[in-house]
Amino acid sequence: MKPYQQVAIVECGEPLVPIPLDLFAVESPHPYQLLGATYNGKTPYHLRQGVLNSLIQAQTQLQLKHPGWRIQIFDAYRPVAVQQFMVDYTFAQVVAAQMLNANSLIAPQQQDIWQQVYQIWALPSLDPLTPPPHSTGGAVDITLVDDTGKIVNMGSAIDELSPASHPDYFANSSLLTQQQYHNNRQLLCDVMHFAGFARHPGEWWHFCKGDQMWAWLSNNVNPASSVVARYGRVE
Ligand SMILES: C[C@@H](N)C(=O)N[C@H](C)C(=O)O
Ligand SMILES: [Zn+2]
Repeated sequence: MKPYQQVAIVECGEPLVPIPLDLFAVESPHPYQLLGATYNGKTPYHLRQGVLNSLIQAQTQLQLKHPGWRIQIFDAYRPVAVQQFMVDYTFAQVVAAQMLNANSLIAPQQQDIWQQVYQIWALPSLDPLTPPPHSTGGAVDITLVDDTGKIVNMGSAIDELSPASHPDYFANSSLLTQQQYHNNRQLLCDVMHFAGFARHPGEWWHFCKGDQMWAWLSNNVNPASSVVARYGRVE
């Protein structure tokens, strides 16, 4: 269990609403649907109402600094079945990258690979007390596009299983290009913080508001507080 999963959830009942896709840039086709994930009549382009309002606020803040720039949505609502699909898919990817055979892994190899997978993915838990962040409608994976529609270079791809996913990976680089990646990540983080989101400590692209991770991160910033999550899993 990850530490944030111990945070209590007091579900507020706010609806999951469609993201107005004309307001944002959108990764298309959706990356997990492209890999074969099935949504059974649901779509990933949903968020809790309050989270959507905050995402719009973040983009407005971005455009004050950079007119014409937009937030690009990579992923938002994710049913637990899709979380399971992506975890299994990533496990298979790591096995293939290491030229291993999934059917002949010994236990320590399996453990090592699962450990890598769960470094960036949440457990696909069906327990209502420990929902995967995206299954609550309170988490979103995003990047930025500039006023010409070009993706702003963050120095590594979303969902990359590598140290470069760490938000501060380029923070102390002496190379100008890498300093720019860091500045771009910081810009994204600043506008999201402005709108009340928290960033995943290990992923430059993952932001949350109202879920267990957000509450846990808020309490870390201010140890005197005991914020609880207001979003549990939504079906
Ligand atoms: C891996 C990335 N897409 C992601 O969303 N990670 C978080 C931790 C999750 O699985 O909820
Ligand atoms: Zn995410």
